[in-house]
Amino acid sequence: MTLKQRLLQQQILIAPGVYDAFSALMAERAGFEALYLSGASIAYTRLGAPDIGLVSFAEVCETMATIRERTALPVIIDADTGYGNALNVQRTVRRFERAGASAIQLEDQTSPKRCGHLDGKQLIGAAEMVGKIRAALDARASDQTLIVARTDAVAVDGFEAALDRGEAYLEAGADVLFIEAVRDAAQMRIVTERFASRVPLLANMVEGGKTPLKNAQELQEIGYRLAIFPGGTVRAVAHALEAYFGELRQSGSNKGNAGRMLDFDALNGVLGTQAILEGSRRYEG
Ligand SMILES: C[C@](O)(C(=O)O)[C@H](CC(=O)O)C(=O)O
Repeated sequence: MTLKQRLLQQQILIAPGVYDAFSALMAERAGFEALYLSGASIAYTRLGAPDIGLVSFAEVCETMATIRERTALPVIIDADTGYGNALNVQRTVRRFERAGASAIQLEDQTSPKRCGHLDGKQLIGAAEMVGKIRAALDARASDQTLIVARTDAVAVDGFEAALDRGEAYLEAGADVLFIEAVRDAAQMRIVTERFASRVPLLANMVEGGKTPLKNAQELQEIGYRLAIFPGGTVRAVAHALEAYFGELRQSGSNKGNAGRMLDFDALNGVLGTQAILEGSRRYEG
């Protein structure tokens, strides 16, 4: 089933944030049906930097291709601003689609963008963003590849302006709508009442961010069709590493870390080592 078909179903789709092939494998193993390749999480893990527009098009594209080597799950990819104007957007869409993206998310911030839950964001004009969405739609090779339109207007121009932008982006042909950083349950309900009958809506669950956290069931009842948990993975990894490094540093051994680790065989199980090695025997001389 394609992501497009899956989003037609009533049951909400949960896409955890991933940032490399390993996190993608772990999410697949946990039973998720789709993945969200988070720009923020690539910045956190690859650059050790915040989500402030430092990650380049090529780094994201390469990450997508690497994930695609290891999983067939649908991937929603965070393309930030599309890395430039409408022409850049077209190149981004073509390359990300070829690298294996099932959905490509574009937002209406100026460049360099910043995390939707940080203060001090700025927007491009709605008309320019409409042009970018149209450029994205024209550039994709398949209409099964979805274009997710995100507006960051709530924090900049207010909630009404965000709804107006949502309307314009929907009219431009966006396949999924993402009103970023809505502030409370009432705003969430207004968004879904206005748009849910016309387009799948994405909810963004950022732990400690501007939007109240809800579980998948609650989001489905409100009317969302897709829920991403983009940064939670790295926050969990950071927590695990803190404990792991703390113990190793303190005791000079991993004895005390045993309960926090997969053992050698379990990790090879995640990686599929045995099957890979067996497969390679076919080519032995
Ligand atoms: C969705 C997001 O764009 C991302 O890069 O994953 C971020 C998430 C985050 O910073 O945790 C966002 O701007 O909401």
